[in-house]
Formats: sequence, C-alpha cells, structure tokens
Amino acid sequence: METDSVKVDSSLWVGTKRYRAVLSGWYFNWTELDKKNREKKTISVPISEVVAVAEGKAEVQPQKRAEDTDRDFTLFYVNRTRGGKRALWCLGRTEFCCPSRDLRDQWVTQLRTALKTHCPSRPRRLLVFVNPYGGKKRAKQVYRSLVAPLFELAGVSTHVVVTERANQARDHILKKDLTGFDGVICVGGDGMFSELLHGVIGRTQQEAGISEHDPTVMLQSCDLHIGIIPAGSTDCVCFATVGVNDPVTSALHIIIGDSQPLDVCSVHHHNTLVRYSVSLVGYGFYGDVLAESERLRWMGPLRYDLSGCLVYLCNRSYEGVVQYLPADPQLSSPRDNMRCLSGCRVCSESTEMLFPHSDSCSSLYSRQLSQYSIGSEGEWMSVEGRYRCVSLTCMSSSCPRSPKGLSPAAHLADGTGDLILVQDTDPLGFLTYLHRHTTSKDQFDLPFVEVHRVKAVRFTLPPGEEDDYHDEERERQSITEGAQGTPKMACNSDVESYGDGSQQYLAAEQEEPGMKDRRRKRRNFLCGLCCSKPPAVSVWNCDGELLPYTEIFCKVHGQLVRLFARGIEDEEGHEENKSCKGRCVLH
Ligand SMILES: Nc1ncnc2c1ncn2[C@@H]1O[C@H](COP(=O)(O)OP(=O)(O)OP(=O)(O)O)[C@@H](O)[C@H]1O
Ligand SMILES: CCCCCCCCCCCCC/C=C/[C@@H](O)[C@H](CO)NC(=O)CCCCC
Ligand SMILES: [Ca+2]
Repeated sequence: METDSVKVDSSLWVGTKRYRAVLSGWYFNWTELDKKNREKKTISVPISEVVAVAEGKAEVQPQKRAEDTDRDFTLFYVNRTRGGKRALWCLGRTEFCCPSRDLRDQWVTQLRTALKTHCPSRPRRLLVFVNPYGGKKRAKQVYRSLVAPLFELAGVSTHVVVTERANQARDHILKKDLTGFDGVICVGGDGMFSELLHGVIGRTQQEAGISEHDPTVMLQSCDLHIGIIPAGSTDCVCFATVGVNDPVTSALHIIIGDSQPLDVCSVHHHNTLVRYSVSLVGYGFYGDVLAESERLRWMGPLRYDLSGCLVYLCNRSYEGVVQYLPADPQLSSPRDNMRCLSGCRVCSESTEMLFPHSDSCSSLYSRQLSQYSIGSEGEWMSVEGRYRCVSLTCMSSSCPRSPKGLSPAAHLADGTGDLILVQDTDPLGFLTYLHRHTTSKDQFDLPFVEVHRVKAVRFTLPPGEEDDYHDEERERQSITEGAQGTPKMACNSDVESYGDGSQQYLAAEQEEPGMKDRRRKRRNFLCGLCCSKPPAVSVWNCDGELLPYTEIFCKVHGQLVRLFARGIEDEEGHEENKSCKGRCVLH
C-alpha cells in the first residue's frame, strides 16, 4: 500500500473482481483490473458523499451489522438513481476485501480521516420534530423506517420530539436550550417547515436584539440549519430545494451536511410582523383555494384538488393596488429561462452583494434602509386593477403538482422574489394559465399575466373600497378562525408570546372589539364564494396559512436561513451518470 498525506493506493477485491483502489484528495476511486492488469472502468465517489465506513461486511440495519470478517470493510455513500425526470438519491453500498487485516485497518483509518478532514461541517447532533398528523399521516413510520437507520449508520445522534400540538416545534426552538444541536429537522409538510422557519428566525433575532416587526431592518442570518424530511401534502419547500420529495434523498443531504441558503419574505401589517414566507404569498385564487381546503383537511392531500376545482368554478377576481420595488434587471429576470440549479451563478453573485465585506456593512445597511423606506417613492412602481390572483414567491415553488412551479426561473438565494399579477380574464384564459403550470409552456406568455422580479411589495385596496373591506375583512377573519377550529389541525397563526414576550406576531386572534359577535354568524365559505353578493376581498395564503389581514407589506430578506440541501442538481449531468447507476464512471 502506497501511503502519503494525500494518496492511498492498493489492490482490493469487490466480489470476484480485482480493483485498484485510490484515495486521493477529495475522491475515493476504484478501477476494475483485468487478468493482465489492464484498467477497465473506474467508479469515483467524492469523500463529501461518503456516508460511513464500517469494518466487516456491514449492513444499514444495526441488528444485521455484526459480521466483522477481518479483511473486509464496507463503504456507504450517496448513489443516484432516477425517479421520473428527477434524480433521487439512495444509499450505495460496496464491500471491499483486502489482502490482509492490516491493510483493511489502514483503509478504514484513512477513509475516516479523510471524512473528518474534508467534511468538518457535517451535523453531529440534530433536533428532530415529527408531525404525526401531516400529509398522509405517515411521518412517524417514514422517520422510523427510512431515516433513523441512516442517521444511526452515519453516527448522527438525535433528539426526537413527536409533536402533540400545532406550534410545539416553533415554541421549542424559540424557548428551549439548543446547545449542542447542529440543526433542526422536521418530518412533515410545508406547515411543519414553517414552524421551524419561524422558530429559527425568531430565536436568531431575539439573540441579536433585532426587532422582527420593523420592515426596514436588516435581519440577522440564521446559523442553525433546517432539514426537511418530506411527509406532507404539498412538500413545496423540499421539492423546490432538493428537486424531489423523497425522505431518503433528504436524509442523505442532511447527513453529508449540504448547505443551501434561502430567501425569506417577511409579511407585515401596519409595521407589525404577521408571518414569514418562502414559497407563496398569494391573494385571490390561491387564498380562496386554501380557505376552502382548510374545511376539507380530513381528505388529506386531495383537499387541494377538490377546493381548486370549486374555487375555479366560482370565477372570482378582486380589486387591488399593488406597489413593488423592482430588483436590478441587469442581474436576472423572471423570463430569462435560467433555472436556479445547484451552484447557481446568479445566487453566488448575489451573496457578495447581500453580504459584502464586513467593513462596508454599515453602508449596505443604510443603503437598504433607504431602499425600503416608505418615502423613497422614486423607485417604487404602482399598478391598480382587478386580479384573478396576485402571487409573490421567493423561489420557483415547484412541487409534484407543478414540477416547474409558480415562477420557473426564480432563484432560491438571490435576495429577490417574483411578483405574478394575473389580471381578470375569461374562465378559459385562467384555466390556460393554471394548466401551463403543469406543462412546458410558458405561463407568463399570456396577455393578462405580468411578472416582475422584486425586493418588496405593498398591497392595498383601491380608494373607496375600505368600507366594504372592513366588513369583509372581519368576516374573513372569522372564517379563517373557523378553519383553524377543524379537528386537530390548528393553524400556525395563533398569538403567543415567546419567552420574554418581546417578539409577538400579529395574528388571527388579535381581534378588534365586536369580533366575537360577528364570529357567531359564521357562514359557509363556498356559499360566500358562489352565491349572493360576491365578496370584495379575498384572503392571503402565506405558505399554506391564511392571513387575517388584506393590506400587507412584504420584504424579501436575501439568504436569511440555510437548509440541509444543495439546490436542484443538473439533470443533464445525471443523464451521463445513468449508465453506472449514478456513480461517476471514468473510462
Ligand atoms: N401534533 C399536532 N397536532 C395538530 N397539528 C399539528 C401537530 N403537529 C404539527 N401540527 C400542525 O399541522 C400543520 C400541517 O402539518 P404539515 O405541514 O406537516 O402537513 P400538511 O399540511 O399535510 O402538508 P403541507 O403543509 O405540505 O401541505 C402544521 O402547520 C403544523 O403546525
Ligand atoms: C388544470 C390543471 C390546474 C393545475 C393547477 C396547478 C397549479 C399549481 C401551482 C402550485 C403552487 C404551489 C405553491 C405552494 C404553496 C405552498 O406554500 C402551500 C403550502 O403547502 N400550498 C398551498 O397553499 C396549496 C395550494 C394548492 C394550489 C392548487
Ligand atoms: Ca429568490
């Protein structure tokens, strides 16, 4: 065996075939040799994608891990397969047989040393929240059978909390001691992710002494990583940041410590924080669909399809004034067909602009303040109209229902969001718009649709609509709350004080005098949509939660949080990998 600080090289057996194995720098390669020692194909695994190195003929399941034949070692690593068009990750496993025990021990030691040296930022201890009621209610099973064995194999220790109520995960992160944890994980859907998002951002701002309510403030970026094991109904955040909603793929991204920054939008009402969003702040169609679907929670993921059809048939549109602060058009555009893939250039270049070297931080801060100050009207654009829907998304928001998403060219970490305005149109036109979310046709190439890349958005009702608005808004609030009252599944938007009570969100139950009386005459939402006088206002859908306010201000915070993910891998790259079941083969 040839050994120096960077290279380990020896002959090994895999089954009946002989290989030349080389550990060099960032890669472990093994090349098949024929009887005349001629090199055939090489399999190459980056050290960053090695999950574990075990002595003997080891298995993933610990109970089967006993066989320690003294010349063998087993390598576990990330392997790529294909799930439809997308790349799924699974666990690769190869048993190597060495000529001697001594050589086996050297290989195991060197590979483990390489792992420690090259992968210092892998999580060692994780706090895991499992929502037993999300999606198809299979989260506990998914975690126990698919994820926990992988964490154990990789030596990641966990503290697991099976939630007993909504907001338990958020409150835990806000209030409990998190010393020693390298990340927080949710096993559930977008709602559970949102709990972690609010907990992590809230806690970081509390510790930094920053008020979350002030929309002009630059929030502190969060160090604690968030991981998502998808087990929900839409799993949009997982799908849009990983490319698939597959628990094993996500578990492997967590284990190898991938890190993907993510833009977050803060939503304010009268200078008070209402909620944070990453995937959708949507008024009109998406708000109405959510409001209706909350009543149908018992149906599970199918609730969105039924409520989507019902709301579509109601043919609603709403008036509004939309003001927006455009992002720099030189950097990117929502219609440039550039997909945000792993290692995205637009996102990397944005990092430098979002976080320039510390000495110029104060000037950036004052620049941002002036950009977002309500007085800098020069840069703001304003449009008024009647809309089928108004949507703001910080990322593509692709999901299994819509594989390219609300805005296919949006970026995960460029500090901007895409504002999509769909003006009132005939039912066929709107159906065409919706249908294009599921095909390769451009959903923005329609005369009644406009899209803008923005940094902030303000939505108000047209002058003169306020009287109607106040009645409708209160009615909506009571409906929102009615939806929250459905069995077990409370919405996130209840008011609670966190720890010292300093950071409190403005939410549904913070009601004005007279609300309780109005709530008594709660009416069926669908009836309100399809019969009698159509409502003048819709409701905002904020990442799957209904907002109790119509007039809102949204600001995008670039790269505010980090996920255990790496963005969507280039699909063409995987086409090449297909021949070797995902591992790179060099000829
Ligand atoms: N033990 C619990 N009982 C009731 N509700 C809970 C519990 N734990 C979490 N929740 C709440 O359930 C809501 C929905 O959960 P989750 O996001 O996991 O599934 P989903 O709604 O089916 O998926 P998606 O959000 O992807 O559509 C979350 O907003 C969360 O706050
Ligand atoms: C004729 C075919 C028509 C098909 C139309 C498909 C349009 C799909 C667009 C998908 C947009 C998803 C945006 C993500 C929203 C999530 O943050 C949120 C929480 O999970 N989900 C919903 O609100 C659930 C919202 C569900 C909307 C349908
Ligand atoms: Ca973005």
